[in-house]
Amino acid sequence: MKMPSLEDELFPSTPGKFKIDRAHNMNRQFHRCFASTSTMFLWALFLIALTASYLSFQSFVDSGSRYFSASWGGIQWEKHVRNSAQIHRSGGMSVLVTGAAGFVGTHVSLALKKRGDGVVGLDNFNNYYDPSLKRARKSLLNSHGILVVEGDLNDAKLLTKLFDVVAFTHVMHLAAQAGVRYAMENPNSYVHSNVAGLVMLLETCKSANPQPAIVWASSSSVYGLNEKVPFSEADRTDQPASLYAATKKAGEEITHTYNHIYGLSITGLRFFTVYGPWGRPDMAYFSFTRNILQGKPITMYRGKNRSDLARDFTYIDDIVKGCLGSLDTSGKSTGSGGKKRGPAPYRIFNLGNTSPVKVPELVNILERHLKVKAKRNIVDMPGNGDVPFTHANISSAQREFGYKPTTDLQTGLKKFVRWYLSYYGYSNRKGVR
Ligand SMILES: O=C(O)[C@H]1O[C@H](OP(=O)(O)OP(=O)(O)OC[C@H]2O[C@@H](n3ccc(=O)[nH]c3=O)[C@H](O)[C@@H]2O)[C@H](O)[C@@H](O)[C@@H]1O
Repeated sequence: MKMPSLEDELFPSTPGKFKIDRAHNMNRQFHRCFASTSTMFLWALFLIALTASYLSFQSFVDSGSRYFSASWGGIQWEKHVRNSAQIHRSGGMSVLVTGAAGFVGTHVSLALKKRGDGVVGLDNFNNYYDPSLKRARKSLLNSHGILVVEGDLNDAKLLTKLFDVVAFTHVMHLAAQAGVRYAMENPNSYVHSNVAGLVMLLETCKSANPQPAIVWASSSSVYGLNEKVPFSEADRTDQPASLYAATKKAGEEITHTYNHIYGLSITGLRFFTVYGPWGRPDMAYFSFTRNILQGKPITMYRGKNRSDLARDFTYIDDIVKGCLGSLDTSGKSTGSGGKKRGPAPYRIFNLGNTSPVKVPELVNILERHLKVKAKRNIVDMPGNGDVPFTHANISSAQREFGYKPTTDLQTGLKKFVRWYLSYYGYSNRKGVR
């Protein structure tokens, strides 16, 4: 038997086919070779095309997933924003509420929605205090048809987008880094939210067409070391005692500039130690309640010469009435597209209770409502930004929109304690009301 030659190996004969000569074989080899090269080339092209399409598909999927996983953006999201901003009463307003998952923001958003105004919330859900409380407030708002967009004031694209989607008539600006004493720990957060964030919001509002009217939260802390009692809007506010107060005072000056240059209608509200259900865990009435219930001591500060500190504690429902009154009387911004067309209102109001209560009395009331004795630890007020007392003169707000607080500390704390016990699951505990 003939051993297969290399040539035979290369060009195996096909049974039944005639034998080909060497030249023909070479020719065939060439054609085969060429054919296989072009096939390879085609395959290579095919693979390249496949790889390219795979890569572009991947990047589509990537950008798509980024797009869909972002907390804002997209057709469905815009629809939600529009729905939330929908006005359900004649002459109503559509309001962007910043800091909507905050204490005051939640209450104001609900009150606006209940009377038929459109509300879209914005909140960055930072962890200055327990974010789960903010999430719970957000759920409450959602259950009333209010969308809370998760995002930061410093996100220019988000702010612009919101104004592209909705022609907000008003902005209720409550987002801020709050807390007087925390400013020594984290000064940058105050600059980030209360200065840079505010400017970003004003930049967006001044360019919006139509421009919204802006009502925003200043603070009683701007009175700082002012000793003239009660505090009136015309009193000195150039002696802040904390960086927090300084950023709020800066906010008053910054908003004035935007009113002056761009015709934005501005109302600044100086809130006086607001308290109530769904409140802020960093505030004294809240942390005292927590400690008293847990049997832990509370630290009570006292001022010079062992004097008691006092605050014009103001109940949240009264503050909400003040916010709505301010929105209703804000007047219009006059500019459009960044151009001023005429003078616009610039207002500042105290929103307080007009009857300061000493901190030891606050603790007495809590003890009575909780039916638990507090373990008092009394220390001299550290030099950390605190002021000895606050006391609001509210005649301007009274004159302008009939502001009249009606809840005293005893009544307001009772409502707060009832909420606290229910929210934190103490309701069934014996001895605690
Ligand atoms: O009205 C305002 O402008 C400010 O009110 C509060 O600031 P503050 O009045 O200092 O409220 P708390 O922190 O609740 O303090 C209330 C009182 O309790 C005292 N306190 C606070 C904390 C503590 O551990 N012990 C204590 O005795 C404070 O010295 C103060 O006299 C808010 O925290 C600020 O965000 C707000 O801007």
